[in-house]
Amino acid sequence: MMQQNYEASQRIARIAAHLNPPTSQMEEVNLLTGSTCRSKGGSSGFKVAVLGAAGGIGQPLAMLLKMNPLVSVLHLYDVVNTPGVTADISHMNTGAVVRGFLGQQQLDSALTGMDLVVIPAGVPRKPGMTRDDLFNINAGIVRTLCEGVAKCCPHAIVNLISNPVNSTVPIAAEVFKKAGTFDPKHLLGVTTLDVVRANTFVAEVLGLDPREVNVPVVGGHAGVTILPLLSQVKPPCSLTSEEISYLTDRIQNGGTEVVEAKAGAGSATLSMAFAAAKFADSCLRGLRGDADVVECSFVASQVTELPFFSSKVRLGRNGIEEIYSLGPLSEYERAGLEKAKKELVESIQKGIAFIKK
Ligand SMILES: NC(=O)C1=CN([C@@H]2O[C@H](COP(=O)(O)OP(=O)(O)OC[C@H]3O[C@@H](n4cnc5c(N)ncnc54)[C@H](O)[C@@H]3O)[C@@H](O)[C@H]2O)C=CC1
Ligand SMILES: O=C([O-])CC(=O)C(=O)O
Repeated sequence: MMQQNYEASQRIARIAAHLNPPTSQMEEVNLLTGSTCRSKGGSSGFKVAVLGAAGGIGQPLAMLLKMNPLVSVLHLYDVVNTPGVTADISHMNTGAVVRGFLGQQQLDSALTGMDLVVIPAGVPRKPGMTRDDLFNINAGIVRTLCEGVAKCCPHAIVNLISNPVNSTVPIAAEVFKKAGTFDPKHLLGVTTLDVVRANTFVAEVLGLDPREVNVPVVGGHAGVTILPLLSQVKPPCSLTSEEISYLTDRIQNGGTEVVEAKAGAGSATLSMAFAAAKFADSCLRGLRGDADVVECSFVASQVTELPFFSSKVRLGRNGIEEIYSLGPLSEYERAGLEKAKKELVESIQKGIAFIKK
């Protein structure tokens, strides 16, 4: 009886320590609770970190990842507000153990042992801005976070969301090269939202269920670099030239549509969290060994003469297992490809130069 009481009081003390962690001890307390009195997800499944987890994308993304049965451990890192987000999400009775990490001094702990690192850290656009206008702030943030990845989980798969993706992916690659850890199969720029939008808008025009439509979107993730291949829509369909021009324009400007509707309160967060959760799930299913997991992503590539390009990739146990060529393009798409490459080459160079300078 005395022994039972003692064990019960120890359990309660551990829970109380978890609920009121002094900020400076957050990491230790969370590690303690994670290993002793939290849900039992830790033994199988993957360890995933979200960097920028308290943000507009980070919070709903963290929630969706907590709901993913493939995730056994979920680390939430940000420079603000992770104690609240972590406490909130940790009450969901799903399998993943959730731990919060606050501030740069806890970055290493957030990253150590991770299989997948998803990065939505950085500032979003306001009306009138291009994604490239975010470069000056977000380039430095991505560099610091990727230095952490190179040091603490050099074999992790990285899903990079922070804009401008056309430059931040080359920045990440250069950081990893400098650290001697670059594996092109492990670095993926997240362009899934372009595919999600394309599927939705094409389904609207064709009167189909958006879940049944699949539109490859290639190139990059900004304006004319977003190139939907409407000649390759599945299920096969025929679109008029007016429909193609309307859809291409709407898909390329989907982000701006949301930025303007939010009128200064940021850019897409909820649809982006949905897209990022879908993409992360595909990466994890690939790591698990599932067959035929294919997504579009902005990756180091030889599909064109550019060093990075977005196209369909097959995901597997090693990350990117195969990069598919673009397939037959319509004349309209070939012209779009030339425009996309012209802008992409500069954005890629800008990212590389930021680290090499
Ligand atoms: N790839 C894509 O398709 C999309 C990309 N984005 C981009 O995602 C980024 C984030 O967007 P939101 O979540 O809406 O912004 P937000 O401002 O709501 O959240 C960003 C979070 O990053 C955190 N942060 C800032 N510096 C950090 C650092 N050094 N380490 C860790 N965390 C840090 C902030 O504290 C904040 O919680 C933006 O750059 C945005 O342009 C947005 C939508 C789609
Ligand atoms: O438009 C933005 O700034 C955010 C983004 O990348 C998107 O929604 O596609």
